[in-house]
Amino acid sequence: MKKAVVLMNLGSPDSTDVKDVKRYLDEFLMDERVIDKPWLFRALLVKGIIVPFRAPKSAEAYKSIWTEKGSPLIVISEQLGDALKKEIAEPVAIAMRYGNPSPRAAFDELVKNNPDLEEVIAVPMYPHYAMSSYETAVEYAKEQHKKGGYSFKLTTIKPYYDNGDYIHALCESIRPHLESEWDHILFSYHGVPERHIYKGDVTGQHCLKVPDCCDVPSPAHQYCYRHQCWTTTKLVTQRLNIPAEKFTFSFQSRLGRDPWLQPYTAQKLAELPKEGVKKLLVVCPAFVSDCLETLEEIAVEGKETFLHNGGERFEMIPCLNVHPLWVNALAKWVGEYVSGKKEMVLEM
Ligand SMILES: C=CC1=C(C)c2cc3[nH]c(cc4nc(cc5[nH]c(cc1n2)c(C)c5CCC(=O)O)C(CCC(=O)O)=C4C)c(C)c3C=C
Ligand SMILES: [Fe+2]
Ligand SMILES: [Fe+2]
Repeated sequence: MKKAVVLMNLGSPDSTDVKDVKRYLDEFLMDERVIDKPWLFRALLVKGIIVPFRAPKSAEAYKSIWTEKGSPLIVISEQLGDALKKEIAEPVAIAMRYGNPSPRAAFDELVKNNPDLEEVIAVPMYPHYAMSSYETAVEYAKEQHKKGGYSFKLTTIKPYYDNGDYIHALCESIRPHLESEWDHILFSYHGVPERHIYKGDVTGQHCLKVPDCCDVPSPAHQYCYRHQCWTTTKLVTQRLNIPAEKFTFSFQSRLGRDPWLQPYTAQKLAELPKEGVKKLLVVCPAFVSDCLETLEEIAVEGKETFLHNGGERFEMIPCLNVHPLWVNALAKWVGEYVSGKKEMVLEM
């Protein structure tokens, strides 16, 4: 049976022109899984306030990280696709939730080159489940698959925040940085509004309600972004023998005034030097590809905050990007599925 792989990432604007950034932010923030407010309220907020005010600033930020080949997130996704093609027999394409290339473009390209295609395995470039990342990417791919009337079946890889191969790749990408001088390591994850965590709690009474909710077993964990981020942090720090007093777990990129998951990264970056942390390592495991949020928000703005508040050394650990162990993990999951193992896939 002929199978293919689509790596699904978030997407970037087509260029750093304000009009392209506006179009991208509009598509992104009008997604009801990102800003989960009634359509009219969302439209007034996004089109009337957020996009006009944010786009010029975002365009400047994108300019500061843009490469000759385009947005780092897209370029790295393409490089990862190319690296994976060398390891597996199945064709590979990339697709973005917002902007280009769209899932339809990826599906059309695969069908054109493989008319006998019977199944596409979608691999979300998100280790953790969140309504605003993993869920929207998967649901959009399903919607586009249905709309396109394709004859192939669509299958999805599950969130892999605790998968041994993913954790191994992440640990080995961090390990060389532990050889430099450091006092503390910050695990900074993209944040989400607390409201999204309550919404995803299938028990209605666990997440952010029970003390130490992320460590207390619950069926809520299947859809709990905080639990999944915390589990990645625990597994990595245990495996790398990093004691509790040497690491911090935090959330970045808050948008708007609603409470988001805490502690906030920016606050921690300002506080840590005052607690005696002078040499800091930072890793962002919610992102598998470097992007605006790692290269600008953390590596530039975050570094400035840390140094301005008394920090002396700030070292950013790159995302997995095209790390050979990450490519191996993806190749292994695809290979296992192709040979009949269903562990890594969601049944749809
Ligand atoms: C890791 C997964 C992500 C989650 C969860 C997520 C939630 C989320 N994001 C916003 C708003 C913005 N995010 C922006 C950029 C951005 N977000 C992610 C990933 C997650 N977002 C990535 C990989 C990127 C970088 C894209 C790139 O091109 O490099 C932006 C745009 C940039 C900016 O203006 O700052 C916005 C806006 C919300 C509101 C949200 C949850 C509700
Ligand atoms: Fe985001
Ligand atoms: Fe939870």
